[in-house]
Amino acid sequence: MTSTLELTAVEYSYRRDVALRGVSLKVAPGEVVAVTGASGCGKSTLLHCAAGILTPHTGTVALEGQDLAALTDEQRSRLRRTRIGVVLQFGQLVPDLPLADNVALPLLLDGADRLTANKAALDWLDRVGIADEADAVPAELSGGQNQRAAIARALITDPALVLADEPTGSVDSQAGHDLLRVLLGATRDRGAALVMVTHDNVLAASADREIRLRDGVIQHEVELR
Ligand SMILES: Nc1ncnc2c1ncn2[C@@H]1O[C@H](COP(=O)(O)OP(=O)(O)OP(=O)(O)O)[C@@H](O)[C@H]1O
Repeated sequence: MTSTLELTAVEYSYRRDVALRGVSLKVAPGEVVAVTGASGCGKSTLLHCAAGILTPHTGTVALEGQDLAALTDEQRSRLRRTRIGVVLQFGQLVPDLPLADNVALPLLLDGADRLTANKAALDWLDRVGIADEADAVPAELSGGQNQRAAIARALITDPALVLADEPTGSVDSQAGHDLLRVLLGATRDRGAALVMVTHDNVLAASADREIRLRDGVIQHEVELR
């Protein structure tokens, strides 16, 4: 079976810091993987390499068998737009746009007509429990509501892979627990694979597998299911 995500011997350095020193990782379709480890061990860099935002200096990243480095910039952006959904710590919604437009954006960028995109956005807002907030802009809502919209926006294109960087990091523990339920429910429901970076042991325990990084290498892996 082709892995949804496959990293092979990935190395990445910033100007001064070596962030990843040869990380290999396969994520199966529908699998939920938690990436944990102390601050600065390379978790976000790993996620950014997986998303095609950073290009590894050595090693390869393949999405559904397709080596990202073998694509043109345009092909890579299209693949990222359609096959990968990203949820970051602070949602990263467009501040001036109502939630419904924020969530519809990936479909509109991919050429969907406005009516179809709006309908799908409203369905997704309903699914993540914030249908009543469709017309509000991000500043009018709580961190948890914004994160729900970010989850809806990440899932609306039916991606094969969802990448989440501290998705519950900006909200309190009860809201974080609810958000995790929404994120896991939505990804499992769609059969997408999920790779989430987290400091939170409760979050990590909900995954199928935990990958612990230390100083840019995988220190150990634990099968949880
Ligand atoms: N934009 C950057 N420029 C320079 N160095 C960076 C940059 N981003 C990360 N680093 C360095 O790379 C290493 C790995 O950082 P990374 O953010 O991937 O770790 P992390 O495990 O996600 O940390 P945290 O849990 O604190 O977010 C660290 O030494 C960090 O200082």
